[in-house]
Amino acid sequence: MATGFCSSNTCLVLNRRSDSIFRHFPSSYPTSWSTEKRSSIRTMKCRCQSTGTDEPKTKMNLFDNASNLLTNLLSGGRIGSMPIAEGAVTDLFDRPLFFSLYDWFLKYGSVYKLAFGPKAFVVVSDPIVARHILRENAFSYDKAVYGTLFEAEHRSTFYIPYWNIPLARWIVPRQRKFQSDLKVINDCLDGLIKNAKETRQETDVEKLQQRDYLNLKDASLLRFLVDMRGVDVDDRQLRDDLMTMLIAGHETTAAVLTWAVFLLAQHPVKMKKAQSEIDAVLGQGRTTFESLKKLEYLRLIVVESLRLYPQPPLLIRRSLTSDILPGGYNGDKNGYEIPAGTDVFLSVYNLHRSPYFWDKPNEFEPERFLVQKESQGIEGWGGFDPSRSPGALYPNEIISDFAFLPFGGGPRKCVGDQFALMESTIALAMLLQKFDVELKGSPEDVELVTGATIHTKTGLWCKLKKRSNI
Ligand code: HEM
Repeated sequence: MATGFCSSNTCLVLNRRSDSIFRHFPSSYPTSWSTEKRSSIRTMKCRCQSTGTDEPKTKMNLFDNASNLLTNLLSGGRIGSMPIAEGAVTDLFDRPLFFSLYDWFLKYGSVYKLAFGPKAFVVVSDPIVARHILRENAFSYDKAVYGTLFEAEHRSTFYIPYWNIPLARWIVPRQRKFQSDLKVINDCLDGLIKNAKETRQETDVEKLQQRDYLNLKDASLLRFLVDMRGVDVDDRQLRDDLMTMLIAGHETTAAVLTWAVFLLAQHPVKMKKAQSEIDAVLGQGRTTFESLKKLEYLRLIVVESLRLYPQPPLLIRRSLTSDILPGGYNGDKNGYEIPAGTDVFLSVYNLHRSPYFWDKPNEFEPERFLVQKESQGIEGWGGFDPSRSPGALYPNEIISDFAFLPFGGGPRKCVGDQFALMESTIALAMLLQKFDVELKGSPEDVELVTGATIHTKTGLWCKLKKRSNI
């Protein structure tokens, strides 16, 4: 699950963007990079999902100026000496926030302050800084609650904090909608909890673990929690657990499968390669844990999809104490001081597409994970080394030293990562065993992404065709 902004309600326009960023840091390429690589980076045109122009269009109006003044007064002014991306709030409305964050990452570097609207944020796009926040100094940072994220996005980019005004939740339409959406979810979960409690069979964990869930009528995680916790179980606690699992397990896995199919539809050769692997390992049979181990290419497709389209693209933290963030790859060697209460956006999307840590960062190359990579002269980064996590079925943040973070890292890392990865691989194997996926129209038609759904200007974007061997 994800405590970050998910890609819901986002606009995806596959355009070529300019390489202006690379002109900003030409001297910062690692010395070990070959001249060829340096020049390929300089001339590279990213295919990130950006409507990017070289410079953000910044037409600040009176509200923006007042708002930025407020930002500085409230918190931003106290946030260290890092580069600042500032501008008009309206710049953020045209497209999803994390696309703009990518452009500013390329322009301002791995750690910068975002000063739009009434609140300032620190945006981090670097594995060394991510490792500091998520693992090395994890207990100095608090984690935002998933359910509030859309609201958080809105609140971070609105001129005044009107939601603090008494009665606003009843009067303002979007706040009313937020409350009513929450009620629908809560009512549904309360019904499930009531039912599970009425049919409770209290027992201890050991007996529960030995239970034959295949023959249980109502086998669910809720059933397990209620039976284990007994009469005193608190409804609210159960509801929170369920809400976490609901969002954690459903939206994220659906998204990675959607993106995997989207990418395969655009790369028929790679799809055929995956199908050959499935045919050789499974034939027309079902996947087992043993066969999953042999479906290497398919597993890499899943992780490469997560690299290009991490769900969530942002992790959010708030510093509980003052701290010094490392400068990261191209930042200040002395780091950046931040006060307690600073909100940090850790952009997984930027990390995963960083031209400093990945070759051809915007290309779909599942094979990339098979290649060990030295640190390339980047001080403080350990490179990509599978031997750091022996036996791992999938690449992770340890192998990549925090350059690959689809499940976060440190003590608050996703608890469902292995389950989600295996589930996604099996689902993809079952689909490709029987069907080819084909893109309808061109990728440029893809316009809007809503969670796991991809809409296009032309309607349906992808079709399934029964394979000839079926
Ligand atoms: C592809 C699927 C998934 C992705 C990409 C994903 C991603 C993430 C990420 C990035 C975090 C850390 C958020 C942060 O540090 O702020 C997280 C946390 C979490 N995930 Fe997942 N997740 C997935 C599937 C699942 C599944 C299937 C479950 C449960 C069955 C799950 C349960 C959780 C829970 C409970 C947390 C919170 C951990 C904590 O705060 O201590 N996730 N997930």
